Amino acid sequence: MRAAAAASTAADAAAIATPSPAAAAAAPQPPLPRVRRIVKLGGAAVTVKSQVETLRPEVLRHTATALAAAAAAAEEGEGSREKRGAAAGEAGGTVLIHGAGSFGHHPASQYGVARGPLSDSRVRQGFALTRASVTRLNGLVVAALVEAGAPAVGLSPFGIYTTRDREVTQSGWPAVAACLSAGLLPVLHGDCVVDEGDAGCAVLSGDTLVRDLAGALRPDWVVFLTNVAGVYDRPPEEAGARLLTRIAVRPDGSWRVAEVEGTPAPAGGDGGIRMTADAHDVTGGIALKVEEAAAVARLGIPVLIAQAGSAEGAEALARGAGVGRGWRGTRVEPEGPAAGGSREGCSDGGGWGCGDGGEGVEVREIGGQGGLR
Ligand SMILES: Nc1ncnc2c1ncn2[C@@H]1O[C@H](COP(=O)(O)OP(=O)(O)OP(=O)(O)O)[C@@H](O)[C@H]1O
Ligand SMILES: C=C(C)CCOP(=O)(O)O
Repeated sequence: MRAAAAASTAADAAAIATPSPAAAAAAPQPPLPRVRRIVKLGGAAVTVKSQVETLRPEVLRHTATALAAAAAAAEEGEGSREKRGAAAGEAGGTVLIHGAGSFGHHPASQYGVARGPLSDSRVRQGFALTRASVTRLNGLVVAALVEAGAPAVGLSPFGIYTTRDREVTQSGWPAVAACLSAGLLPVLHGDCVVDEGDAGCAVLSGDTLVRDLAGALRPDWVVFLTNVAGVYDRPPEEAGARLLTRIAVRPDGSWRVAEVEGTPAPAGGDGGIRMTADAHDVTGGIALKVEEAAAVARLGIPVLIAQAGSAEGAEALARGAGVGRGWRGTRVEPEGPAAGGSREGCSDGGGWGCGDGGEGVEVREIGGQGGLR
C-alpha cells in the first residue's frame, strides 16, 4: 500500500535514503552479537514536532527508564548469568535509534537537505545545521538513558553510513555490532549522510536505519515507538479513526490489514487507509514507518508499533511478540505459518506466538492492497 503523505513533503519523502541489499554484503564481517531488540523512538513522541527543538522530557524519561529496565532484565532460558538476572548497566542486546522530530526536520526542510546538492553552499549550511540539531537531541537521549542506568553511547550514522543516489552503499552495522559486543547500548539517530551520487547528501531516516540494522543483525524483535497507539485507518485525530491491530505482510513485501481494533478485518474493508505527514517532515512520516516495518516483518522478525510513554510501549520493549492478550498497538507480522502458529523462540520471549493470546488468529485474505515495493 502506498500512503498519501502530505503533498508538501512528497518530494523530500521521495528523496530520502533507502537500504541496499549489497551494503551489508560488502561490509566486513565481525562476529554477530546476540541482538534482542532494535527500538526506534520516534521524533514525534520525544519532541513536539511542530515546535523547533522542543523536547517532551516526560516521554523521554519514561522511555529511558522502561528501556534500561528491559535491557537489564533476566533473560529466561539463556545462560546462568542471565538466569540469575542481569544487573542494571547491562545493554541486553539492545539497539536504540531515535528520530529527529523537531530537532532536524525543520532545518532539513528549510534548506532542502534531502534533495541536495551538497555543492550548493546553502544546502551545506543546512546539512551542518541539521546535524548540529539531531546530535543535540542524541545527547539528550543518551543522557536520559545513562541516568536510567543503561550503558548508552551515541553513534551517528554520519561517518559510518554512505549512500549513492540515496541507497545505502555502506552500512554502519559493524560499528553497532562492536558496541554491542563491548556490552554497550548504541544510540543512533536519523541523520544526514554523504551521498556518492549527484546530490552529494541524503537524509537517512531512523525508520530506514531500523530496516538496515534488522537485516544485518537479525534481532529477536523490533519496536517502533511513536506519539500515537499505532497505525490507524486514517489520521488518528480524525473522528472515527480505528487502530489497525494487525498488519500481515506477504512474501512479496506487500501488506494488508488483517485485524482492526482486535477484530479480524472484513473482506474488502481495508481499501481506504490514509496517512499524512507533518508539513516539515522530510522523511515521509508514518507511511515510511509502515513501509520499513513491513520490510522487517518480511524477514520473519516480529514488529510492534506502540505509543511511547505508555504501558503498551514498555511491554513491547520488554516482551516483544510475547505481549499479552490485551496489548493495544499495531503488530506487523509475516503472513503464513510463521505468523502466530509457531512457538519457536518463546524461551527468549521474542517470536510471534509467544504471547498469552491473539497470536493464533488465522489471517484472512481480504485482498486488494498493493505492495509497498
Ligand atoms: N493513518 C495514520 N496512522 C497513524 N498515525 C498517523 C496516520 N496518519 C498520520 N499520522 C501521524 O503520524 C505521526 C507519526 O508518524 P511520524 O513519522 O511523525 O512519527 P515518528 O517516527 O515518531 O517521528 P520522526 O519521523 O520524527 O522520528 C503521528 O503524529 C500521527 O498523527
Ligand atoms: C531529519 C533528519 C536529519 C533525520 C530524520 O529521521 P527520522 O525522524 O527518523 O525520519
